Formats: sequence, structure tokens, C-alpha cells
Amino acid sequence: MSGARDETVADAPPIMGNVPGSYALSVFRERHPVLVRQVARALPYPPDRRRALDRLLDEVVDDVMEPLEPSAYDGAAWAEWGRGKIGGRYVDVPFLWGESYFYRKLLEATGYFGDGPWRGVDPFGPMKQAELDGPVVDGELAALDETQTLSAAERAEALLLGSLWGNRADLSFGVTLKGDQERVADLVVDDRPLLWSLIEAAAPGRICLVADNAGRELLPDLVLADHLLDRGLAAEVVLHVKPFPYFVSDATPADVLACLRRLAAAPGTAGQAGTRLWGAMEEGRLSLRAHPFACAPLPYSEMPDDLREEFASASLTVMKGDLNYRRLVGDRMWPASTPFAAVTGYFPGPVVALRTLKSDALAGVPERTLAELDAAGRPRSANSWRTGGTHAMVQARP
Ligand SMILES: O=P(O)(O)OC[C@@]1(O)O[C@H](CO)[C@@H](O)[C@@H]1O
Repeated sequence: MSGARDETVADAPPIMGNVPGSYALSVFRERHPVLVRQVARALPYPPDRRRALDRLLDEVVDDVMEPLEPSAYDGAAWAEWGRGKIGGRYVDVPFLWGESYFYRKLLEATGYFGDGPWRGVDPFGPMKQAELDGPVVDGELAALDETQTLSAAERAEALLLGSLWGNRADLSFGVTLKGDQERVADLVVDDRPLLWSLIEAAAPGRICLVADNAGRELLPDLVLADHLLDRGLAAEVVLHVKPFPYFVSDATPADVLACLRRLAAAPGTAGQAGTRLWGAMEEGRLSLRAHPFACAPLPYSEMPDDLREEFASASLTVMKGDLNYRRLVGDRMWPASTPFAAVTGYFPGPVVALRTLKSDALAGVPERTLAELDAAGRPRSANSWRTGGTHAMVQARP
């Protein structure tokens, strides 16, 4: 395993939560306490679980990372990852690390990994299910019928954009988001032509689709996967999801199955895609991975060998969403014009990021675009386009 990046680029400092006024600080100070309270209300947890959730609320408000219980199945891994960190403040460790630990502590509090009856109960399940069962999803699935009138190329673009903008539908982001934000159609980086040429050059290849959120993001991801399989652009799509609930709405295997059932039961174009995907999964052309590293507090540069081999043998890896982007570029404060190819040079194969911008991690943006976006962002905040989920990018590295 190698964590090496392109040596022409000096490592930038990791994004930290202890920077006054930063987006990361607001996540720890505002989002996490709200989330613990929401989780506590979402299910009728018994007294011992409620007390554990109250303790977690104190922990995040007081900003002290308490250790996991000695019986934690992954205690040794966290003790290793957390050497010199646990006992300190959430905001004083890298943002990615602190957030990851917070979600692990939340699962401990709800008894997700315990021996009792709450084992395996997704604390975010009620939020995910409300979204999946809701009328917005009905409308989005019905809208797929309109793609039937498009040319093949237009349809491919529409499905790609559906998957890209699906990343706005992120329930963790919605926890503290005020109002509906506008969507800026011009992409901050638009490597779509390179993306299609990579897919076509290797067709029918093996594409790893590293999913992000369940529900309103995973549905269009699945529809895109169906397009790739159905059009002979991919012989196999390997869908990578999280092994357990994470960052509120991140997709787990159970969420994939719920989405497949939702799609297959839908009328029209969505239902046809759902039926094909169902068959593709039975035949092994659509398969699932839920590697433990998907919930590790580490960047992809530190991925284990088996995962590295998996990505190395794919014709293309598509990374969905903000968190995967952060992990791909190391969640560091790169000067935003640092070449994407340089910060992802360690990645073992061609990679494309499809992401709406919801955190400060950013690379590969031309200086001119940066200046224009910063100028347009004022007076609200020069940085809001980087974190508000209003902007999106498709970034590819062959
Ligand atoms: O990966 P996703 O769902 O696109 O985004 C995850 C996210 O909402 O969580 C983090 C803050 O909690 C941010 O990086 C980002 O905004």
C-alpha cells in the first residue's frame, strides 16, 4: 500500500474544525448537537440508550472525544487510529477524523453494535424511509419518462446530471440547512467529455460506482448504472456502499435493496430500469461491496491493499458525493487550483468525481473560475459557493 501523491505537490494542511468561522467548526458546533437530538426523537429508545444519547450530547457540546466502550468490536482499530487524539477535542483533530468518530459514537449510543435488541437498527432509518416513501421521489421517478423522447446522447447526459445533482439530497446536510438553495447549472469543473471517453474507450468495462447517499441520490445512481449496463457501456457495475449507517443518509446494503424495490415497483421508465437492475444483480452484473474502509476516518490514499486492487482492476471508478471527494483529495486545504491529477496521482486507476460542493476540500479549479466565483459570491460570503451545495463538478483523471 502506498499513500504517495504526486511529488511535485507539497502536502497541504488537513482541514480542521478549530478554525474560527470555518465550515468545519459549524458542523461540530451546530450540526452534531442537532443530529443527536433528532436521532433521540426518531425512535422510542429505552432508558439505557437514552442515557447514552444524553452522554453523547454532553460529549459533543463539551467537545471532548470520550473513548469507545472496552467491548467495542472495532476498539483496537479506533485505538490505533485515535492514538493521541481520543480524550482531546473534536475540533482539534482533522475534520474527517472527528466527524467519522462522531458517527461511530452515535452508533454506539443507539446500541447498533451491541448485543441487545437495538443491534442493527439504523438510527437514521426513519429519516431515510420518510424520504424514500415521499411524494418527491414519486415525482422524480415519474420524470424519468421524459428521457424517452431524448436522443441517446441527450439521455446519457440527463442521467449523468441526475446522478450528479442527486448529491444535493443529503440528509446530513439538510439538518442545518436553511431554506432551499438555488442550483447553479454551470459546473465549476466540467470533465464530462473525458468521463464519457474513458467509459467508451474501455467499454464494456468494469465500473466501480462508489455511492454516497441513499434515497434521492442512490435512485439516480442506480438509473445511471442501468444505463451503463443496458447500453453495453459496462459489462459489470460494482456498487460500493457503507457497511453501516454513516453521515446520516449514506447508503448501506439495506438502502440499496430498498431503492431497488422502490424502482422495480415504480410505473414506466423507472420500473423498467428497476426490473433490469434486479435481474442484473441476480446475474452478478450489478454487485455490492460494503468494505469496512468505507467508514474509516482516513483518506483513500491510505486504503488497504484489497480495496486498492479492486479499484486498480476497474476500468473506471466513479466517486459520488462530497465525503468521497474529501477522502479522494485527502481533505486538505489545497490551493484550489492545485491540479486534480496531482492530488489523486496515488489512485490506482482512472477516477471521476461527481460532487456537489459542500465542504472546503477543493482542487483542480482554474484560477479564473475561482476569481469569478468568489466575486459572484460576495457580499454573502466569498466561500459560500464552496460549501452551500449550490455548485457541482465533474472531475476526471485518466
Ligand atoms: O458526502 P455528502 O453526502 O455529499 O456530503 C457530506 C456532508 O454533508 O457532510 C459533511 C459535513 O458533515 C460535508 O463534507 C458534506 O457537506
